[in-house]
Amino acid sequence: MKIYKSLDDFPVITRPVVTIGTFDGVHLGHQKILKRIHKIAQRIKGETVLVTFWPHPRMVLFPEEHGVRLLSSFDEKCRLLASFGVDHLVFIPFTKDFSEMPSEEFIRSVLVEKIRTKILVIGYDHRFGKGREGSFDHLKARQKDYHFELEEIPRQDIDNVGISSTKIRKALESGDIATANEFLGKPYSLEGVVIRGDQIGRTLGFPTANIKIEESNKLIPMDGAYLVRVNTGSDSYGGMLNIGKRPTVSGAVKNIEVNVLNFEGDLYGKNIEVEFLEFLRPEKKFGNLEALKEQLQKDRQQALAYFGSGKIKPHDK
Ligand SMILES: Cc1cc2nc3c(=O)[nH]c(=O)nc-3n(C[C@H](O)[C@H](O)[C@H](O)COP(=O)(O)O)c2cc1C
Ligand SMILES: Nc1ncnc2c1ncn2[C@@H]1O[C@H](COP(=O)(O)OP(=O)(O)O)[C@@H](O)[C@H]1O
Repeated sequence: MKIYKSLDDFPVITRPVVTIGTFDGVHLGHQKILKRIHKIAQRIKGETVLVTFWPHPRMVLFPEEHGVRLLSSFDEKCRLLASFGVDHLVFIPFTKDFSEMPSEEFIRSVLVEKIRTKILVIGYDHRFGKGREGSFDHLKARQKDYHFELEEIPRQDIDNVGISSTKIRKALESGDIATANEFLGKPYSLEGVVIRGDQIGRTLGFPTANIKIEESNKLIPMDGAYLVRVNTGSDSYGGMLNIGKRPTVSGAVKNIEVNVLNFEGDLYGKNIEVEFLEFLRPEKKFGNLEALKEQLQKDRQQALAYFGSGKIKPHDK
């Protein structure tokens, strides 16, 4: 997959089959569209193009709304889209100025002149351009002038799935990993570098790798303990992860930390990915470290029962 951070770099390609959207999370609904463009491209021996925006339009249009929580960081989105067969991924830098572009101009300058769209595939409810004025009907009316074919993803194909990035965000914020993963079609994940913590973990017999997330807008699931798959790049392990302020040790800031099962070694400075598999329990304040340790032992028993012992197989991506 080729990635373009500006439209200026977009080359002339063979029979572009194009779709547009933010595609945050690349969930099952998005995957349907990606499969559709892939199939059309195979049929007409063309190449697939996804036109997306960065930063997320809501972050630019409503900067006072601090609540935009992303399901996928820039890098995660690139990796996911590549795995679904996108050949060309175009990031249009989303600015206030760009958001003022009338939909007619967007179609002409971006879809027709730059990308030379052969077939455009969009959802029945997709809106684009200034004030969200552009729509499928609008494109249909002007189709002859633009010389591209249009394919609509019908209402039933989108609504029947009942999936939206908003529903996935709500599920994750309430610890409902099962629903989030079902809608995503894969486990929700976080990635980041392992940083130093207070070094209490090792004294409890439960060293924990503290993960620093690079993308500050990435959605962090509800506080609590989870079963996760830990991917170090070369290997995958089962793990138990905690999100929260660690009230037992009077932690001040929210931490994300994972105890990797059947692992010994140094993870400081390494980049790791954690995939959320199950919610274990809410975070609690224990009377003392001994009580916390007892709980962690119980958590470990549950984790071992879930994963079995030893290395586990990485998730099929
Ligand atoms: C699976 C798991 C569950 C945890 N649950 C709690 C909890 O319920 N309450 C709490 O105060 N800390 C909890 N912790 C956090 C511990 O307090 C933490 O691992 C310890 O403070 C070590 O911190 P350090 O990595 O900075 O040394 C949990 C940690 C893990 C790995
Ligand atoms: N099984 C393990 N799970 C997590 N980290 C481990 C494990 N074994 C060793 N480590 C190492 O120990 C560190 C965590 O130890 P800990 O005492 O909790 O210190 P810190 O407070 O700095 O996280 C990890 O960052 C990692 O480098």
